[in-house]
Amino acid sequence: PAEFRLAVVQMKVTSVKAENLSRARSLVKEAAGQGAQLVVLPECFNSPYGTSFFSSYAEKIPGESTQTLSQAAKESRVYLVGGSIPEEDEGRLYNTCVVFGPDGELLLKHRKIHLFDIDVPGKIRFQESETLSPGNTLSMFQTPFCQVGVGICYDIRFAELAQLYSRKGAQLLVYPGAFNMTTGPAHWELLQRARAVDNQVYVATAAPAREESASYVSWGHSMVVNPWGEVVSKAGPEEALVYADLDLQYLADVRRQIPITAQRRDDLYALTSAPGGWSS
Ligand SMILES: O=C(O)CCC(=O)C(=O)O
Repeated sequence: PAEFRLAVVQMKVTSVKAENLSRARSLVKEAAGQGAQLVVLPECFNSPYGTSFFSSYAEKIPGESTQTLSQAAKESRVYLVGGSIPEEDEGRLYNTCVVFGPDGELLLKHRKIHLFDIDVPGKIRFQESETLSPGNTLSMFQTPFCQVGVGICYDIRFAELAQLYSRKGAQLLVYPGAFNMTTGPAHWELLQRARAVDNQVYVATAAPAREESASYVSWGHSMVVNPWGEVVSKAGPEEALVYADLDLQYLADVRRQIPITAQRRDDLYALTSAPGGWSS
């Protein structure tokens, strides 16, 4: 099919994990009820976002949260990009996105490869690397609609990752993310539109809803951008489901009209991934 419906879930995340899990599950069901075939949850959807929370909310995979995601995908018959959760494996913590298919089977596990370590004086200092370890693989999965490349939040700042996914055939890039009140207004939409127009792909992000009393305040504004670089649907700061009908014929039209893929000067430059850098 040339068209399919995507939903991004900008959900309210609380400090109660069980509440977050049941909320995610019911929002996935609601999205499926509106015809969504691929659903994306936010970064850190089962836990508040912050280095002081990761170790107490962390789980093994499989574990309670990923089992809930698998059930949610299966009962709603959707491809589910399960946002991210703090994952514990052999004494290390990761920020991990797990993807399930409509039968509830695990398709992919992406550990955030670029950790969010920034220091903007007077505004925000955040050091994910104080508690998390980075993943070491690039992650794409296949659906009957299109191929999908996966990154988590800060991963979107790295144009190379999006380029590698796109050259390998991805037509959609999804980034569960949680930008903040400093970098959100400055860069969130710009980065998505940049990744979309550079690679002539759809880009979708899902953020936690804004919660002013949280220690880390999410910017919100989950959105979907088309291969022309236009924002086609967008949430405000509050909890919301955002829908977009992705049209692969439109994507092909854009690529034909502005044929940058065929015009690249491969004789002058190259982009390569490390051998063994791909998860599958
Ligand atoms: O890149 C940014 O400005 C925000 C990134 C972020 O919040 C994250 O990686 O979780």
